[in-house]
Amino acid sequence: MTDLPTFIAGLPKVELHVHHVGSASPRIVAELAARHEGRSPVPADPEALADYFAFRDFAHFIEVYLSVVDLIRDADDVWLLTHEVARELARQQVRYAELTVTPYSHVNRGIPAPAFCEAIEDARKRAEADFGIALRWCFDIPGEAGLPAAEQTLRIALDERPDGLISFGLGGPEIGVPRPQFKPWFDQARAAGLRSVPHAGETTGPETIWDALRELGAERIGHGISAAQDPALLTHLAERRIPLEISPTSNVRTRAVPSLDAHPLPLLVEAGVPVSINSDDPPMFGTTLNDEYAVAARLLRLGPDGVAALAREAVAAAFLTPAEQARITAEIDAYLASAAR
Ligand SMILES: O=c1[nH]cnc2c1ncn2[C@@H]1O[C@H](CO)[C@@H](O)[C@H]1O
Repeated sequence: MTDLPTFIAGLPKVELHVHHVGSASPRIVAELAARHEGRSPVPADPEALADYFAFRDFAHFIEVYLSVVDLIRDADDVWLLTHEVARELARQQVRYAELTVTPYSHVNRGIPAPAFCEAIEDARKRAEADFGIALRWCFDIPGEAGLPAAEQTLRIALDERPDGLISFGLGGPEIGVPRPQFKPWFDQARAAGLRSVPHAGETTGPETIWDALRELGAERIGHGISAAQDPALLTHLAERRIPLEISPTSNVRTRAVPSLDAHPLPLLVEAGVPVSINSDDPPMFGTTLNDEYAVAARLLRLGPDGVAALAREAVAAAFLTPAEQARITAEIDAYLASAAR
């Protein structure tokens, strides 16, 4: 048996909670910064960028995140970012990823919705051909922009309806952004066949998760780590098989939890709550999906069998058809068997 990091690197995976702009690598950020001559506070130098991606608190993280969004000025930038994100996911043996994009933020910066959707769709199809990876879109509402953003995000989702669009989310800060107000837009999105995957319980308590479940019809929860504070919620999530999309390093770097050793992942797993392991905004948090699997293996004391089980659990939580799930799960099983020889 190879060492665990090598095993993880070759393990077929899916990723369910990873942000489009949040996945811009230092090379892509530098390329985008160079394209739009230095009016941006985002450093082009990778060293300086690593220091720039250090966050005082969650609000500061969102501020930095939006400064990178500002670098994306036209459809060519959107295409470049999307295709490069797919390349990096495929390098980590990701077969399928549900990428969270925020059309409102880009349309608000002058990229017309049809051009934005055409760019992500063309990059998605090219990535499937170039790298063999299947991408799907979650369109999320940037919560800090409130109900106008909800309206425009839904409009773009329903008017443009790109082929890869499968889900509807809610990101940004939770503090001061109560979930129930977004119910009308989630009702319409779900009525149109989009799956509901809001962030909740990342920087606020279990009641935000209850709201996401009861008011927004959440089928999965982005982060949801504060469920650990509410035994009734843990039981509910476990019994209803409602998965949490866990991104351990993200929670430490945004100061949602004080350290990896304090992360509630072991408690959530112990309570029988389904989880997927994700990277959220990997370059911003100095991590990769493979690194996050290694973190989860350490916190959960897993070997190859346990890590393969985590990968299967993410496949089970993915909005794939049963046949597609079976295909990826069979790949995971075959890989585990070959690694054991
Ligand atoms: O970990 C996260 N939590 C919440 N929002 C996030 C996270 N990572 C990226 N975003 C993104 O922050 C923007 C806010 O306008 C949204 O685009 C949201 O998708």
